Amino acid sequence: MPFLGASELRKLLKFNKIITDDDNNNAFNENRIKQAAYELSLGTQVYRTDNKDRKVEILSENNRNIDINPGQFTLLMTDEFVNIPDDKLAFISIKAKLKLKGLVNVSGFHVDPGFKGKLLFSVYNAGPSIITLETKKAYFLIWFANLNSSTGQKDLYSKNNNHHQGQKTIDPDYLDALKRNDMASPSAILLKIGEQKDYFDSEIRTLKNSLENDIKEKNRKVLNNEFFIKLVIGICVAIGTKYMIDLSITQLNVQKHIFENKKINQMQKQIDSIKSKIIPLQNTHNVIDKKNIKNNVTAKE
Ligand SMILES: Nc1ccn([C@H]2C[C@H](O)[C@@H](COP(=O)(O)OP(=O)(O)OP(=O)(O)O)O2)c(=O)n1
Repeated sequence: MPFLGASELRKLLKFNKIITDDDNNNAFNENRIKQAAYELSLGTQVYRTDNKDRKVEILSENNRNIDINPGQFTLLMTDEFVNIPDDKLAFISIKAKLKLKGLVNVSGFHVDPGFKGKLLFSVYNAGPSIITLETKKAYFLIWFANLNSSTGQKDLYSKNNNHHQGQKTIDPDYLDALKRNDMASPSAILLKIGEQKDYFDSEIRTLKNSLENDIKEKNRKVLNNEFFIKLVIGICVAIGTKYMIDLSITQLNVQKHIFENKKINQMQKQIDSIKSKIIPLQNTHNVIDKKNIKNNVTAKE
């Protein structure tokens, strides 16, 4: 089962409708022959497992690119139809430059004799980075091998016996199994853990800041209260001291008053005693005076 070399391949594809466009015209492009392979390009239909709408996406002139996120599974349909002759078997692959970025070709690697249709590649981004593809760019390779004999009608790939004959759009059947959710992959999980970590770090920072502010506010209030309490104590001490001083002065005044009263009483008593002695003396004096007056009268007479 020898593989076709470049010149045989060129001849085969140029003069037969093996690579065709949507209108069934020969789409062979001389520049797409690479060594013994022919390059096929990405068409307009793709489906990504992390596509929020869960629908096939249509690429166009204005929407040329598709980003395959790490850990995500994607269906990619070729732009070209391939029509495999009865005496050929083809092998397909994605280009090494994509594989080296981590894109794994999950789908099969052969195309049967008699197959007609666009090829549908399922790929998985096992790498750590987003892989971006562009519509109409060559990402796939196909090799043709001669079979020892032509395949008979009953063994040819056909619409009656096979599923993929004539495929030109992504069959919704394939989407159902992929629609569940985002695919989990170590790098995607790592990314999500990182995002969660960033989220929790920022939450912790916010909490820490708010706690620190609370503590500062409480400390400020405690300091204010302390100052207020000290002020009240100071005022109380001052009032108390003044009260004690006033009390002492009042007590002293009372004692002084009592002492003075006592003294006045004593003096009053002394005065009374002197008075009591003066009255008899006055009486005696009066008697003497009366006698003197009488004596004077007598003498005159
Ligand atoms: N990435 C691929 C691989 C294969 N095929 C097409 C070409 C093959 O000739 C055809 C059938 O391949 P398989 O036999 O591997 O697939 P199935 O078993 O699903 O298909 P069927 O039931 O039709 O045999 O699918 C395709 O479109 N895209």
